[in-house]
Amino acid sequence: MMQPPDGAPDPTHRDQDVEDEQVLKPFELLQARYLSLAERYEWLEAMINYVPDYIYAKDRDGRFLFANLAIVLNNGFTDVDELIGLTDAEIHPMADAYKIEEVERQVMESGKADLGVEERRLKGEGWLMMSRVPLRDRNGNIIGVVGASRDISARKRAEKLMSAQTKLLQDVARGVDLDVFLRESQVLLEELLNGRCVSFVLNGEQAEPLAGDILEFPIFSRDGGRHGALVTVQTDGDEAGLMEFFAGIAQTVGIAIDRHRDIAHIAYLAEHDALTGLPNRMLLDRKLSALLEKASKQQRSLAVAFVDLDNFKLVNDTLGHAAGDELLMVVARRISTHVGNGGIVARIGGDEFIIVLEDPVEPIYERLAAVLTDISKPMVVHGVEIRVGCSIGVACAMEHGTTASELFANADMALYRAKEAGRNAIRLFTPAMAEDARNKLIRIEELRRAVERDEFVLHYQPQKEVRSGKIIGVEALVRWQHPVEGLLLPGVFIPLAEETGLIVPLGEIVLRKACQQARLWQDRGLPSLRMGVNVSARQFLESSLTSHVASALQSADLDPQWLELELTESLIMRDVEGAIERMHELKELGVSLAMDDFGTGYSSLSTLRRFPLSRLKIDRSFIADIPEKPGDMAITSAIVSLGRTLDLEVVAEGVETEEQARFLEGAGCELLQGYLFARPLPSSEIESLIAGTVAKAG
Ligand SMILES: Nc1nc2c(ncn2[C@@H]2O[C@@H]3COP(=O)(O)O[C@H]4[C@@H](O)[C@H](n5cnc6c(=O)[nH]c(N)nc65)O[C@@H]4COP(=O)(O)O[C@H]3[C@H]2O)c(=O)[nH]1
Repeated sequence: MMQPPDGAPDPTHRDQDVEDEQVLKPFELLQARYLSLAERYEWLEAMINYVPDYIYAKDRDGRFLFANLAIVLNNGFTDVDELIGLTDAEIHPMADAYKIEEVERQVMESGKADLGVEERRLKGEGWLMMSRVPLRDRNGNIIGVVGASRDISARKRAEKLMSAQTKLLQDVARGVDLDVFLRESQVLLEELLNGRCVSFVLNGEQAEPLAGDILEFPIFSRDGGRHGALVTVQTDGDEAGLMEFFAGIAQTVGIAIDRHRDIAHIAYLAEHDALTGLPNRMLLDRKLSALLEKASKQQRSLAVAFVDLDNFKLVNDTLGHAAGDELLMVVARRISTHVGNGGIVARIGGDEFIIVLEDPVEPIYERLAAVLTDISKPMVVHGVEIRVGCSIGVACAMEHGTTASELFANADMALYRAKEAGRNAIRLFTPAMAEDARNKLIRIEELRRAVERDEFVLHYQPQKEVRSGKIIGVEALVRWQHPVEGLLLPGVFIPLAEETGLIVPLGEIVLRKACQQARLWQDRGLPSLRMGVNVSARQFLESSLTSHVASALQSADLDPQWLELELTESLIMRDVEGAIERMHELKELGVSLAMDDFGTGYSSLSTLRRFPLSRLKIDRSFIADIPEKPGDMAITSAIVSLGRTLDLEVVAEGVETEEQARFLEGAGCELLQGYLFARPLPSSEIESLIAGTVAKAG
């Protein structure tokens, strides 16, 4: 605490005052309470000598009238008297003195204070904040200047450190490349710290040897791990603020490294398949474009192969998605091992892979055949040993396309053909495939128009009852009255209609026409015939099927007992429970149900029992080779007796010869259908046929 000058009363000593007041006279009291001028000067001098700021007063000629101890010592004097009367020119270099005089002259001339100006120190390192005010006499005349300044070096340094920190954070936010960031940060810090050595030693790197004691500030990752350390040499003046600054910079570098890794990870994810780690379509496109350019310049060969797993869906559906994922990873590994560095393997969808083979030494076909064999080897997934086959379609650069998209489209087309060929096959693209694909597109468009314009007619194939010899039913078979090509059979367009979904509106057309025809024959007085209508898989899955059937019956005003829906065995067996539910819905309308193509699926006696069926139709493939194939005869007899056991009527399809008819009659088959009796016929011919049989019977 500051002490009053020697001999001066202590103004804070209040107890003493009270005592004095009692004994001293008023004048003496006054004298004792207020200091003399000399004492006041001494007091002031003592006060300003205690403050660390620099305080001085000068006359109009710039001579020191007064200066506090801080100034005296800073200018190399020991006593204030040595300074009094001197000008700046006598203690500073000319240029500095001129600058000071200039500012002070301006303050004296303008009478305006010059406050808070930041200036570099004239002596030594650092910064001062200067304020100068005019010095006035009692009458207000300016007789000099009073100056006060404060050392703000610490604050200036803190500001510089802070702005360095801010710049680094901004660089992190801008996503500056990590190497650039580290290099620039090091340069910035060394500049800021007057050349002091600072380095970032990241994990796995060797630190450069530094002379002296080392300070290490760990660089942590977001999750608490350690990326490395900020390393610097220890110096004497290392105050707490600077330590905090280093720790802050180390933290910023940690954020920069985390961010850099995040960006790299995001970039990786954007171009790779998360499950297998293989390149995805995006990366493949990029790499393939570069390879194509190289291949065309250097006249090298390049093949693009589409690989699609057969029955992958079955594994997913039966063993679950986790097993499906495991299978994909095994397949990805197997393909990658084969392709090695001589190509690219990418996963582009569920079970679809693309292989790019660059300049293959071995012929492409052989390499892909090896891939196919390897994929098909057994593998254990979730404890179950399974095998998956695959189909491969290939297109070659230059020969089958010059751009990635051309090659992809052509390889895809070849893949389609490989699948058509019965799976586990490899097909090389041929221009004929493109032609077929184009034709298919045209056909689909024509079919769409045909559905809109209703270019379909129904032919009817009679079913003869063995017992009575009468025609008791017909099967409605659709034909397309093509405007150019004439009458087309269903084999040409039904699969396409199935594939495109057009089978749903087409099926509705058939249902309506068939119901109307059945009703018309009844109205014309023909004996009532059961009308069989085929229902395709796609139609059967549509939830609207039941309402479509109900509506067709209603608008034709046909009793439901005369309508029979023919469902194929393979369609029912795809989802037994769902099929049973749908069959009951239909059954409730009053229609009957027949199982078509029986013997080609795998229904067991126990499942058959649960289906609300009225009839089984033996597939014509079993009839075709009677009597040449005794096995087929045995199967046919077995189906007939199965029907009897289950109380189902059995219809044999595709009966072409008398011999077949006799065998079926002998086996106990109730109904026969086939070219032997009639081909599918237009409605008018059916009418004459029935009229003929009725007349014959009469
Ligand atoms: N070789 C030989 N063939 C015979 C004999 N008797 C009949 N056929 C043929 O066998 C097919 C019987 O129909 P499907 O098995 O239901 O097989 C049908 C059916 O699956 C489908 N189809 C026909 N019309 C429709 C329809 O309206 N809707 C749906 N979804 N499919 C239909 O098209 C398939 C083929 O129909 P079509 O070409 O009319 O061929 C008919 C018929 O002409 C014979 O003695 N020998």
